[in-house]
Amino acid sequence: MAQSMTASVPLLRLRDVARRFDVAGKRSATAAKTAEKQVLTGIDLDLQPGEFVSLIGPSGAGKTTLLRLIAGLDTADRGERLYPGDVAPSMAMVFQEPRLVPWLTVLENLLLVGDATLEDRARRLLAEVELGGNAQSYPGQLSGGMQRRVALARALLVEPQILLLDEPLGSLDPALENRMMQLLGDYWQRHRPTVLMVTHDLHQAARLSSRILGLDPSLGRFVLNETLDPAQAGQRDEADCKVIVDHLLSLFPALAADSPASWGQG
Ligand SMILES: Nc1ncnc2c1ncn2[C@@H]1O[C@H](COP(=O)(O)OP(=O)(O)OP(=O)(O)O)[C@@H](O)[C@H]1O
Repeated sequence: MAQSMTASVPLLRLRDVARRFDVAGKRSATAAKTAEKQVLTGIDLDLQPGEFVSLIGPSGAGKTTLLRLIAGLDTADRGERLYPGDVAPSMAMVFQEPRLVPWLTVLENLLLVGDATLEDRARRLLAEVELGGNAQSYPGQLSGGMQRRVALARALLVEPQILLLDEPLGSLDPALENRMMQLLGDYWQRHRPTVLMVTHDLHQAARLSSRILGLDPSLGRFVLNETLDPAQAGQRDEADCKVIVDHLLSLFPALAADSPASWGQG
């Protein structure tokens, strides 16, 4: 399954990154007690230029937390975030919800992150996400799936070196999910941005990725790091995807249920 990859300088390196949150505990009559939940315990990650990495793990495993730490939207309690190339890479994040400005048109929502000189490119990207005819629509006139595609185009507009995607294909109907996978896969093969995509869906990960990372909720770190042939990423047919999904399930059967049960060996 694993393929050799050319070694290059990672865009981003995490070493022993940990994050815990306060959670409200039971309140007594005299004092409020708080407990802590350790979410990430020791994350090591090298993100190489041009990779498409899928991050899988059950709900609550800490996938969004990790994306937010990478994006600089949150701060780790421990560990290091390093830029081995000495320059912080540019990043854009697509959140689970589209976060569009309702009183701006689709085109204006894109140009929020750039300026008018990017209008031609913004229109091209809208065409790439099959929204060429919706530049002047308002977000409220679009379906949820269309709004997500606007959010994706907006993130792509600034040509980030690292694209962080939080469940970009979640809750879409199967036909649209398939079209979006095709679109994302084609875009990645053409432009080769570095992508880190959170997904619950093993099939999406298998079809799109050049590497799959699995985050174990009980250990708070990766227990799966599978490198796949990058030439096939985004283009894999159903048969190849099934081989990969079966392989992942043979390593961690609990993945099938998306259950919070421990998948690792502890
Ligand atoms: N700001 C916060 N304050 C308190 N707890 C938090 C905070 N952010 C996340 N958590 C907790 O950390 C854990 C991991 O959350 P996170 O959203 O990263 O998981 P996830 O793997 O992305 O889940 P999902 O797949 O459901 O989106 C959860 O138990 C969540 O409740």
